[in-house]
Formats: sequence, C-alpha cells, structure tokens
Amino acid sequence: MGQDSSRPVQSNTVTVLADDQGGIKGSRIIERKAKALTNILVLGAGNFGTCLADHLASLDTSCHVTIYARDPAVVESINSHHLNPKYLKDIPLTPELRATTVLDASSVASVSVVIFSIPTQHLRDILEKTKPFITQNHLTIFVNKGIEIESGMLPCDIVEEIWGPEIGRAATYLSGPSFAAEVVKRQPTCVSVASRMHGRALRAQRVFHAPHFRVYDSSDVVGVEVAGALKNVVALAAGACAGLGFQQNARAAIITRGLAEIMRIGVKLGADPLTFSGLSGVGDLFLTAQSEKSRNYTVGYRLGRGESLEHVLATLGSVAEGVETTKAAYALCKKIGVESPVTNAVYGVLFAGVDVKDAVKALMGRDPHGEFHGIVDA
Ligand SMILES: NC(=O)C1=CN([C@@H]2O[C@H](COP(=O)(O)OP(=O)(O)OC[C@H]3O[C@@H](n4cnc5c(N)ncnc54)[C@H](O)[C@@H]3O)[C@@H](O)[C@H]2O)C=CC1
Ligand SMILES: O=C(CO)COP(=O)(O)O
Repeated sequence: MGQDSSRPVQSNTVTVLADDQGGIKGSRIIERKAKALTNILVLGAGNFGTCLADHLASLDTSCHVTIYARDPAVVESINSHHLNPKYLKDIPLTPELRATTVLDASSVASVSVVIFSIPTQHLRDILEKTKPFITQNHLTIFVNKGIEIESGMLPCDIVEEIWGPEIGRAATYLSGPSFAAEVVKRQPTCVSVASRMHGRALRAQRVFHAPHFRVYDSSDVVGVEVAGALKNVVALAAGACAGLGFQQNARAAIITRGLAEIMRIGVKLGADPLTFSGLSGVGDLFLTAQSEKSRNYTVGYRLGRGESLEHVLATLGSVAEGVETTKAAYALCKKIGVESPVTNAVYGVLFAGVDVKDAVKALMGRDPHGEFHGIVDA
C-alpha cells in the first residue's frame, strides 16, 4: 500500500501548503526535541488513538510510535497493511507506525511518552494495568472525554486516585475540537493541553505540535475536563432538537444555554471560567453540537427521529461518551447542588422514558431567570 498523497510525511522545512484535499502539507513550525522525547506508546486503537498515533508517527522518523490494541487482527493489519480494519478503515496509516498486543513492563519502560485513548468508563482498567510500569519520568497524556458513572469522577481525579498524587499530578489532558476523521487528513486543528504541572503541558504541546495541529497549553485541568465531558451531553441535546425538526434558533439556544450549564458545573468544581471560552469549551461545543460527524450529536439526532437508545447504540459502531456521562453528570449535579436543566432533560430522554418533545416543553416552560444565574453569583 503506497502513502496517501494527501498526507505527506513531514520534513524539517517550514513550508505550509494546502494539499488537494484541503489538508495542510508541510512540516513542523516549532522544534520538537526528538531526542529527549524518544519513543511513544499509544494505548487504544479506536478512532482517536489511531489518528493520534498516525499523526505522531508521521512527524519524526527518529521517534518510534507504537499503538497498543487488544485485537490481534488489528495489530496484524496495521503492521502488514498500514490499515486499521475497524476504525478510519479507508485511511492508509504512516508506514512507520507499529502496533502491538503487548502491554507489559518492557513496552512501557522503552518509551518516554504514553498516550491514553481509552473510553472513560474503561479508564480505571488501563490505569490499574499500567500502574506497575508508569514512573514519574513518563510524560502521560489523556485524551478521553467523560465522567465515570460509578464515582462521578473526572479522569484527572481517577488518575490521581489510582496512580497516587505524585505521578498523577504530572499527567496531562488534551482536549478540544478534533474529529479524528479530520485530524487524520491533516485538516487544520487546534486543541488545548492542560496539566497541574505546567511544564508537563508544555512538553505535551511539543510532542503534538505540527503545521496542521496547533496545541495551546493550560493549567486548568478541571476546566478542560469538565468542558470536554459535558459538551457531549449538550451535543446529544442539540442532535435531538435537530432530529425533531427544530431549526437554527433552537440549536443556538441549546448550545448557549448548554455552555452556561457547563460553566455553572465547572465553576462549582473549581474551574477557571475563562477556560470555557477556549478550545476545550466553546470550541469543542461548537464543533460537536452542530455536526453530523459527531457521534453524540448523531445519537441525539436519531433519538429525536424516534429510534430507541438501545438500537442507536447497537448500530453506532463506536463510543458516544455523552450517554454514560449524562448519567454521571445527572448524579453529580444533584450531589454538588448545581442546577442542570439540560443534563436533566437529556437524562430523562435517555434513561427515564421521557419523550423528546416533552423534554423540550419542560425545558422551555421553566420559570424565567437571569442569564448568568449560578455563574456570577456562585
Ligand atoms: N473520535 C474522535 O474524534 C475523538 C475522540 N475523543 C475521545 O477519545 C476517547 C476514545 O474515543 P475513540 O477512539 O473515538 O473511541 P472508539 O470507540 O473509536 O474506540 C475506543 C477504543 O478503545 C478500546 N478499548 C476500550 N476499552 C479498552 C481497554 N480496557 N483496554 C484497551 N483498549 C480499550 C476499544 O477496543 C477501541 O479500540 C473518547 O473518550 C473520546 O471522547 C477525543 C477527541 C476526538
Ligand atoms: O470529541 C470529539 C471532537 O472533538 C468527537 O466527538 P464525538 O465523540 O461526538 O464524535
């Protein structure tokens, strides 16, 4: 299989050109400290793990990138044919990318960067598996978006609970508007990366940065995580409105009121309100809540059209984090005493048999109140 001509391997020049599919062709615009970063392991060979591994493998040939998948058929196909047979199926992957089913002491010890691209409800499992091998020296980067159902915890808190505060605090969290199917085509994309140890966010920024992939650093881990998790709940609501046949006014309303709700929850949990105006906030909300490329929007849309949740999830073929996060966020908001009408409405439709039309009626029929109620007076 030859290299896809729309996705050139990058060299060390600074030329940035549009290719024939509108992707960006060219090379890194900041120096990546390849020698210091050395090898990278990506855990999770779904849509996003595959696209990030492909991205990193294409950046620097002196840096070996390995992707871990549980399915031997996926590993065999990536190694022999440079194709993932399950996700991003038609995209030829960078030939330098290697795949493995092995996750052990030596596979983790031989890399300095470990990227976790595993759905949130399975995060604990992979954290437990890697705990014996991860050290303070590893740069760890989490890209999942969600809240754990059982505990109501954000990924950052689960990481610190399982790995302990010292190693946990050094973890970094990447989030923002980044459909895998576009990143893998080198479409211009901007994201944020946050860490409680800011120097780690700067390191993660250098790992990913490329002409078509721009990374902004942040110290607001909670804000970035709350925004990434809850935009999926709002995307479910926006999709449902579209499925019902509501038009642009309704979409703008649900996105904006959804953002106010995300901010109320985030501020209560200690986030910086400014984060919600950034890439992980408005950026990802805007992307996900208005695009049929979003799995969460699609789930909402199909519910609005009258399909059952069970049927939609059985035929989606990939994770829609917002579904489980809705359950987690519903319980969390009750626990922390934050008003969450959008989350409650989505919860009712997904898990309590409420008809989508009735959920909209209930949302619109609430008593009026101030626009920034619960945020400015929090
Ligand atoms: N697809 C996208 O465009 C983006 C996804 N994300 C986030 O990245 C995370 C992963 O999403 P996708 O890759 O799209 O999901 P996906 O549904 O395409 O793939 C999930 C992958 O995780 C693997 N997996 C599940 N449990 C595992 C475990 N215990 N150990 C090892 N592997 C396991 C599955 O086998 C599958 O390969 C989600 O939290 C998602 O919200 C973030 C940005 C963009
Ligand atoms: O998070 C995403 C883009 O930033 C992907 O959204 P979906 O999970 O809804 O497809």
